[in-house]
Amino acid sequence: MHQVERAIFDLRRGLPVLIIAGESRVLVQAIEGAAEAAASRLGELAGTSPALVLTRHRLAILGQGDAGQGDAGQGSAKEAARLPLPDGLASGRLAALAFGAAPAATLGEAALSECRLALEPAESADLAALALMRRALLIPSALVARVAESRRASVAAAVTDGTLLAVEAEQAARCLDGAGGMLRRVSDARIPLADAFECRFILFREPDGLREHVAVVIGDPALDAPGVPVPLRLHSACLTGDLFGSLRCDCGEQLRTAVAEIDAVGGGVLLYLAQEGRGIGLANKLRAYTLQDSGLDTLDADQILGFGEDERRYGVAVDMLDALGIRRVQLMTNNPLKMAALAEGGIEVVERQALYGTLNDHNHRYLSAKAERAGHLLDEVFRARR
Ligand SMILES: Nc1nc2c(ncn2[C@@H]2O[C@H](COP(=O)(O)OP(=O)(O)OP(=O)(O)O)[C@@H](O)[C@H]2O)c(=O)[nH]1
Ligand SMILES: [Zn+2]
Repeated sequence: MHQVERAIFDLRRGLPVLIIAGESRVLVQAIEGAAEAAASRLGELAGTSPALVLTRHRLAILGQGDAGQGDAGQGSAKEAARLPLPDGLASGRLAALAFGAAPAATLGEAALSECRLALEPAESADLAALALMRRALLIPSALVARVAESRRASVAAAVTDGTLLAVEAEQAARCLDGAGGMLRRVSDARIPLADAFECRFILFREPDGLREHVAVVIGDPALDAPGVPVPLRLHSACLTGDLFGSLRCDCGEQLRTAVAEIDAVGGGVLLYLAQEGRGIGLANKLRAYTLQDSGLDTLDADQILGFGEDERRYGVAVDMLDALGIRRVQLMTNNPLKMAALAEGGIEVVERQALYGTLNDHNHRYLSAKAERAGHLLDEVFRARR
């Protein structure tokens, strides 16, 4: 599996990697930051014309609901499609296609409709490439080029001499699944907090070494007492809100309120999860904020970038609870997906407790979109404002 982690680092540095899917060999590179000549260089290396792989979320933005279904009718085609690139497409236009806010205005409706006609079903290497981009917290789109027969030997030589990394598509595609039960407890320390004096921070590391999550044990909860539900907050990281008190969201306030309330009831646990920006990463969240400044809501902005409504997965949270011996919880959240994810992981959610921040002019639209479009239980917040 360690080839996959190495590939993620190479992709983040803007280098190509080779994906092996059965007999097929595909060179892949991140679209994000791709220099002017990146696509043609990749094509030269592979000996074939490059293509762009796009997620179904992005395809919908390009006006393609049924992406690349073609004659293949594969399940994969629904998730993503491959767009063969016209020769000499400048990088600005590549970016416009992959994650631009107004592709029709930038490229022209005629060019866009040609693109739609050219779409092909995504193959397993393409889907693997998208999984790698997501895990790497890059824009979920990839430049890809199938390696021609005539280039197989030179590409294989680059793999052998270590200048090019090769990964199996099947392994790469699984990089988002996590590795259940493999989370490592690494270190811990006592940290008195302003809102809760008795706290212990326990750091967990994912087996691929890419993400770390912290369990904050507050007070002295009876973690493994059978039947007693533990007060629990699952908190997704938000650098801007948690650390700087950004007014664009309510995260910082929720974080501090959760710590204080858990302490007030005698103790419990807060899991601080490395899921910045609902799992899309800080770089993409900042991009999404800029898109929101031009009028989009939080969900539409993520979709422009090629992401779904919520990219978070909660397997690591379940693993941390298992490691702490917690089976029944009283969950502080307004998000039904968190409750469902815990239940699916075998954790009994005995009760839900709402957790609100303050509504202001900057976070109003964000919170309404969560309530109206993502099913968050925020009625009280808006009722209080009326
Ligand atoms: N993509 C994106 N992420 C955002 C935006 N605003 C806040 N976030 C992220 O959304 C997540 C919010 O986390 P939480 O407060 O734990 O989760 P929640 O889904 O709001 O659910 P509860 O707070 O438990 O009700 C954090 O990862 C933030 O970084 C935004 O506009 N776009
Ligand atoms: Zn936030």
